[in-house]
Amino acid sequence: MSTHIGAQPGQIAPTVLLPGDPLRAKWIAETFLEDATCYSEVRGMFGFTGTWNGQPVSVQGSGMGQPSMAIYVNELYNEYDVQQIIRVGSCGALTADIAIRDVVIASGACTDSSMNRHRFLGLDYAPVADFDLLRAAVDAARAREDITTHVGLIYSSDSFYNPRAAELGKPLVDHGVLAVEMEASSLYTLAASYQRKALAICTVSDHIVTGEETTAAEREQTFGAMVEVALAAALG
Ligand SMILES: O=P(O)(O)O[C@H]1O[C@H](CO)[C@@H](O)[C@H]1O
Ligand SMILES: O=c1cc[nH]c(=O)[nH]1
Repeated sequence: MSTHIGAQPGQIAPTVLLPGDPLRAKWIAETFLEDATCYSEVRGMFGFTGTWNGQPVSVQGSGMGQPSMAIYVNELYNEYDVQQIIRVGSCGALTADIAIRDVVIASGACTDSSMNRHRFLGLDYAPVADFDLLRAAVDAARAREDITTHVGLIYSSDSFYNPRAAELGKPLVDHGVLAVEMEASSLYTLAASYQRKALAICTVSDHIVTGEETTAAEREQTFGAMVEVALAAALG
């Protein structure tokens, strides 16, 4: 097993879905996978492997924020030879033309995190999604009539509660950023560093403009359309 994942080599599939919430990981495994078994309960950050349409797939909780997510993603790519990771997250909509429960597929990710600044010695790296996964996810999402899908930039913030949110959000929105979450930027950077694939798909759980929000139970157990889009993009 690796430091933070209690799986033996071979127990994790080449394709991993990565929600922040470990209980969303459990729900995804129980709802969408066949023959799912739990390979890790270390720190309560559940991981499961099963099959979807006969193909192996794992789902691993990542925790909240880029430092937590990066621990799991480093170990998945480096110690379990994972080839593609699709984050299936929640996000806050930053503009009025995006609605609660819409799906945002992140073609690239801005950030206020210092993680990339340290990695690139102060240069501004531009973290982007894997193009083939992005295209497949957009095709799968736009073929559905039950969701509205937006494709573009996302903002990976280190803060869920930020007293300067409005001040910081305005220039991002003015430059086309659609929504805020807390992990995509480092996920895309790590995928590039390991020469593997990554994509972030998020369902809008909060609306920064209107103040609408979903409950914890809804975030855990009702964002199934993005999971089906992720599975179709990775394995369809
Ligand atoms: O629902 P998840 O996937 O955890 O994603 C979002 O929700 C958490 C904050 O509530 C952060 O991790 C953010 O990125
Ligand atoms: O980071 C996040 C995630 C969901 N909703 C938000 O407002 N922010």
